[in-house]
Amino acid sequence: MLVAADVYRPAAIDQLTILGKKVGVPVYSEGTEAKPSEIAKNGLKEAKSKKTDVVIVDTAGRLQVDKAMMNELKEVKKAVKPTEILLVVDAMTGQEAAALVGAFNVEIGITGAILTKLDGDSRGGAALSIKEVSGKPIKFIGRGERVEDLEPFYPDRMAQRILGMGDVLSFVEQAQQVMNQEDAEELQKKIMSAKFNFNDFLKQTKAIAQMGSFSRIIGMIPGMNKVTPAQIREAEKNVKFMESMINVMTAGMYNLHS
Ligand SMILES: Nc1nc2c(ncn2[C@@H]2O[C@H](COP(=O)(O)OP(=O)(O)OP(=O)(O)O)[C@@H](O)[C@H]2O)c(=O)[nH]1
Repeated sequence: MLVAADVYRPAAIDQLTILGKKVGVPVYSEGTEAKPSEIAKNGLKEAKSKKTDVVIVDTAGRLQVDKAMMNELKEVKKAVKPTEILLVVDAMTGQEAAALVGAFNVEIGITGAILTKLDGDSRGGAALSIKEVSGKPIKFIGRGERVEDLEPFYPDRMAQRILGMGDVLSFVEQAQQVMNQEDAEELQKKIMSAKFNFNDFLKQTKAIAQMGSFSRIIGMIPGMNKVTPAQIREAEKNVKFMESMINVMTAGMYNLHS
């Protein structure tokens, strides 16, 4: 169950409700008038009555650390006694992220961090500092806006990324998820015998799109970290254009070569 305890950002509750619907998880909310610690406590009670295993309480985020927020978080912690307290930090803020994790760890006592926006320009050097500053592990990383883009954190893969060596293991794993071995062999045969048509091309681009955003895929390929975000955006636009062109063709047109 998800519990909406961010009462400050007006859209936060709606955002969580939409997310809950999308992933098929109930969302507990009490609007914006109640106290976050009360909402968290009532949410937990509701979850227990429904025999729910996992409860995630979404609390408010701020760019700056302030005393009132820390006190509020302490109250939430006291009210629900969570097994995990995870701080979400944006990798784009660089070393700021590490300082934030340090401050939260001293004040609240977190159990780990979630490092998001690793699909952006940052290589993720903050990952090193987070562990150094707080001694707390990174448990998940975010590589895009979709639910599937939130992944468990693997230190060795992150080290390769920081060194600019890509992340071939994640790349292979994700490619396997969107395409099975038989399809891949079939495709290889078609390419070898020059029978690869627009239909196959479309299938390929759709499979790649399922692996995540272009920037995320490119970031995993060794040596590709020099491609700029502008170049990626341009490539994405071109692929969409090609897809539309193929979609308006008739079957006879794209089968000309097969
Ligand atoms: N590209 C990218 N966008 C992300 C990632 N994680 C979150 N976002 C986007 O960043 C925006 C803010 O994310 P939220 O989940 O609303 O952030 P939040 O931490 O709940 O915000 P507060 O709690 O109000 O601080 C949304 O548009 C997300 O889709 C990520 O890993 N990569």
